[in-house]
Amino acid sequence: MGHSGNLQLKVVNGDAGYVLEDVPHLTDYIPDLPTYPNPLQFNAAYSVVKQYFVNVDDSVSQKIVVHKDSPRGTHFRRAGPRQKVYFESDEVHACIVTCGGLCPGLNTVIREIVCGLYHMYGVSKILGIDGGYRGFYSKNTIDLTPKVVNDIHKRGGTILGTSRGGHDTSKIVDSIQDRGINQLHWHIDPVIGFDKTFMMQVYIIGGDGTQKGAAVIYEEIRQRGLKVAVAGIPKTIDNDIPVIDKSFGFDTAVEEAQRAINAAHVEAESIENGIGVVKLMGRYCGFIAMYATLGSRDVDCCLIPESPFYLEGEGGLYEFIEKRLKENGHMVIVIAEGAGQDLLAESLQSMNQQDASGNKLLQDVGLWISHKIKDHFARLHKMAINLKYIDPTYMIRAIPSNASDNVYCTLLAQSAVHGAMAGYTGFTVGPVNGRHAYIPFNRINERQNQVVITDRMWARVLSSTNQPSFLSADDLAEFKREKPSCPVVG
Ligand SMILES: Nc1ncnc2c1ncn2[C@@H]1O[C@H](COP(=O)(O)OP(=O)(O)OP(=O)(O)O)[C@@H](O)[C@H]1O
Ligand SMILES: O=P(O)(O)OC[C@H]1O[C@](O)(CO)[C@@H](O)[C@@H]1O
Ligand SMILES: [Mg+2]
Repeated sequence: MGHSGNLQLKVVNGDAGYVLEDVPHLTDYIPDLPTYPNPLQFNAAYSVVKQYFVNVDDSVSQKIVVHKDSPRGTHFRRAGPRQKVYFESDEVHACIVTCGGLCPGLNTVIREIVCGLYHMYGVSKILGIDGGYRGFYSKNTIDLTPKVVNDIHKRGGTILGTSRGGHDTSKIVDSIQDRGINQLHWHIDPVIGFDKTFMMQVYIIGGDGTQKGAAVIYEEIRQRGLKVAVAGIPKTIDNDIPVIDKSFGFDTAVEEAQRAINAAHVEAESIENGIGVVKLMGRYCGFIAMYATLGSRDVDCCLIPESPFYLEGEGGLYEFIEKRLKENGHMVIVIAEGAGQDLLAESLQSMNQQDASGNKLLQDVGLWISHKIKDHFARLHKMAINLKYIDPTYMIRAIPSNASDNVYCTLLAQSAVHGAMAGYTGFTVGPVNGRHAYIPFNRINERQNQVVITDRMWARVLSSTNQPSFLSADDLAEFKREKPSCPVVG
């Protein structure tokens, strides 16, 4: 097997086209680090587990469907506890930060990092950073113990607070370094006598922007040669993080969206020519809209950013609405917030505003499309419609995670803790084909996950709603050429 020596990419090539896209380790830049036996082996709860420690050579395959002659392809290091750890439980300090938009499950992840560190590894010095990245240098911290976090998974939001913008790498790493130095511990080294050590673990929970921020923090820490492990836990209600199977809070969001869709359906079917319009989150991708549509079966039309649509003329949305109302007397439209933005920009003055993190601020497509539909049918005078618009987006985002997301959050948190304790750094954790893995930041940050409208999942939506695809044969051929097949969802 051969290593490629790039600082950013740690790639190992093996037999039969096996590729391991490995994550950095503290020993890559701090040689001769001492190791300690994993305290888990003395943990009564795990004593019965047959093969508790993960073999160092275990990896998770990114490609699950294989052809008999195809190369083995890309793999990631399998997550889980290692026999040896690189941090002493009573010396290490950990801190946790949450950044970006809210998402169900944030508090569960915080809770399980704290409980995992405390109960599995005996780490008790855990700080919560208040209010996102800028909290590192401008806000207070919260001491986190299992008692403090005991009930927080039952609440929505994040007990630590969050923010957009304010990522100042040097200030953040200065603050990490200062905290470490303030908490310095003296210990007796058998060779050099008294030595001062400073060791930390930083757990960063957030979406694509946050993981990009985590990657530059890791790089700076590495440049400064600090014994600080940086672990990212991917968070995004939109499910736009690539490589991992799905993001936490997504299932909860899809489930909660059913309530809005049900309400829209009840309203629509109770009145002549009733139309219910529901807007769901999804800035650049329509996963919530797509899964909520499939989960509901009451939806007549699902509009997502990845699938362009048009309003007027043959095959357009107005024609479809008229047809569906004539057939069924009512209909439900689900629209992702990022859908049809090109149409909005044409008809409204494009504002081109951004939030503090540089994300484009979107216009309200749900409100816009509701007005357009009402105007169209009012102009036609041939059909009186009754349209109700429901925007449940922030209500969905603010609820606590459901049971299955809680289990998922627990696994994410524990995998992150095992990885950091084992000395891995500069990684994001997440399930790849059902197995948790450590994924290098560059793989998470290189692109955003999107619905691939030439994949089967989107076809299932179209066949469930019986809506038009809004694509010409030429468009379809181009899509098939351009878009790579989505490796995960679908
Ligand atoms: N390219 C980047 N480099 C460094 N920091 C970044 C970068 N992009 C975003 N950040 C920082 O990451 C934090 C969160 O980013 P953002 O507001 O885009 O949310 P997010 O993590 O993408 O989550 P979501 O999209 O789910 O809301 C912000 O503090 C922002 O300053
Ligand atoms: O209004 P905010 O908090 O800036 O965030 C809204 C955005 O955040 C997200 O929920 C992603 O976290 C998007 O779906 C949405 O566009
Ligand atoms: Mg984002």
